[in-house]
Amino acid sequence: MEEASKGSLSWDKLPYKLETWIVDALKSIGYKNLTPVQAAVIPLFSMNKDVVVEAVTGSGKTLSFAIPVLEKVVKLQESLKKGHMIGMVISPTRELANQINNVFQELLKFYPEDLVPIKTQLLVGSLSSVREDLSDFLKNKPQIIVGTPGRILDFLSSNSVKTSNLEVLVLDEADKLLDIGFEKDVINITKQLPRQRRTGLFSATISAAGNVIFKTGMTNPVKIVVRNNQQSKSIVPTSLGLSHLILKPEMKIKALVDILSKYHFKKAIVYFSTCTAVTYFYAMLKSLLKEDILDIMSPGGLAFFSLHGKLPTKPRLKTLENFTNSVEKAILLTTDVAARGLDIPEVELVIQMEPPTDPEVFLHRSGRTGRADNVGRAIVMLNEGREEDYIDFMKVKNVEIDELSYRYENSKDTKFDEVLRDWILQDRARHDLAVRAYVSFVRYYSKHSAKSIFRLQSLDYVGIAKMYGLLRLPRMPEIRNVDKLAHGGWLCENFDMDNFKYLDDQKEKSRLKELEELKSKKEINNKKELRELKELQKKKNLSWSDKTDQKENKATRKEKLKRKREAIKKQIELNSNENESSSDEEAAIDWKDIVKSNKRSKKNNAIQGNFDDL
Ligand SMILES: Nc1ncnc2c1ncn2[C@@H]1O[C@H](COP(=O)(O)OP(=O)(O)OP(=O)(O)O)[C@@H](O)[C@H]1O
Repeated sequence: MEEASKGSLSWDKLPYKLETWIVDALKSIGYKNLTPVQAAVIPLFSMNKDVVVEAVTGSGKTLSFAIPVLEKVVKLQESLKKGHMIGMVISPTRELANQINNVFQELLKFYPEDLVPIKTQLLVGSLSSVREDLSDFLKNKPQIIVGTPGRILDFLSSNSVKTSNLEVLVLDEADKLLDIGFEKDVINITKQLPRQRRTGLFSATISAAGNVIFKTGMTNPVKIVVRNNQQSKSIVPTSLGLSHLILKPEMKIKALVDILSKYHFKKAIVYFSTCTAVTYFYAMLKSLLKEDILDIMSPGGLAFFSLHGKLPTKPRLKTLENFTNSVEKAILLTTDVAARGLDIPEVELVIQMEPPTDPEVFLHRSGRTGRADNVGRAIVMLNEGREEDYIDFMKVKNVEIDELSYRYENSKDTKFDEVLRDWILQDRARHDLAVRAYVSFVRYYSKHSAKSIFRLQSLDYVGIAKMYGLLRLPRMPEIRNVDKLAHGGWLCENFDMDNFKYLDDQKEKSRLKELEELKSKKEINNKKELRELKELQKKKNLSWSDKTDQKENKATRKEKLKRKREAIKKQIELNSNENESSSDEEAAIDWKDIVKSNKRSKKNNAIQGNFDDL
């Protein structure tokens, strides 16, 4: 691999002449010069070089592959039969694929109408069926395909799709595409493409892909690394300020609301760990907006948006469009589905409620702001205790995260807790969701790759439960021991769960029914238990009385024996008196012998008696 030098120059100064309509498009969009990564990549990738490109977020990598792909199509399409694709761009998310497709469309608006039209097709899951995709493909005959790995692979399995003339393949966010989740699909796609093609891999963190990149079938690729400046090792754009905030978990939502109130921004993105957390906090923040607790109201209004991978594609794309076009101050709550590649103008603030499980993603999330030389701030919240080490951990990776100059001081602090508790108590479904979000967070936490920092054993389970507004810690293996500590897991006093209602009538009815069933089951069980207990007691009593009988027998026997002994004693005394020889030795005659002799005499008397009776 060779290193290419970077530079910045005007479109007309490239070592070869760009298509005039492309230059027109760029100038009309307002891009006077190439960005450094474009200056380094376009000449090489347009000519016959495979490239591996690592350049900071928001540095213009999309155009650095979109222009060469378009140029290839222009050059080849006259000589090709219709229905043969020439370029393919793969992206890890549907949103990003859609965005890349839009970049092509923007440029193609300037494509001369009198030439054979250049078309693109978006291939992402759940937007349309594979069959519909195929019929669109056969009807429109696009030369460029942009999509996500799974759908592209399904699409390629049809015999009607011809790839034999494919000239150029791009993997955007290549490290993600070559990561475990996608690697198999991506490699399978590359196997169906001609070997004699150009391949370009692009990402802000390409080094993370390691040696897997060679599986993509590149030949002697050029590695292009674009840093902020030649001296700096930093892989963070200079226009992007990174800050951290160390706090107790229960303070996180309060701090979030406070920061959103105090900071000036047009658009902000807030990252949560899981889809459930996004759903839950979106509902919470939206309702807090109605209370006098969020001071973030801007004159033009305020809008919250939620986006995560469990939503269907159409609403996902719509949400993103609405957020992008929002004229109100807008806040997008999301997961890592929106971490990479998304280019939304006016995002001036990014907040990560916790660091991502993969350190590379930290840069991608942060990089949704501070793009293309626009100033932006990205804040990451860290839990007090062990997570402070994350700052040094990232420093080793050439990512400096400063301390945020911010102190939580909010006169509405107590009101916040009350409002939050009231909001949860209004509907049991909210608490259910909070519990699910909490559980999924704990699972998420266990997946951190930096295990020495993010240890489940050191997690403040109670603090996090408070952050989620839980009334009681859920029963889960991870928190077995904490459960014992926190008064049976309760985080509030004297709460009657049986009277905690669902707002939804139907749900509440079925809850009450279940509760009744449970109660009567319990009653039956209690009765059964009582019966069993009585029976057991009876058995115990029985054996107890048996024992008493035995005891009694023993006592009577003892008593009888005692009486016998006394009788014998008397007899001995009597005998000695009769014989007029009284000595201790005689008195000490073994009573057993006396008993025996007595018995014998009694026997003899009886025999006698019997004889007398005859
Ligand atoms: N030559 C240029 N002049 C000015 N702005 C440009 C130029 N090229 C691209 N941009 C703008 O830069 C922004 C970022 O571009 P792009 O999305 O391609 O970045 P990226 O490097 O792919 O970032 P990421 O790593 O986050 O995916 C976009 O808003 C784009 O419009």
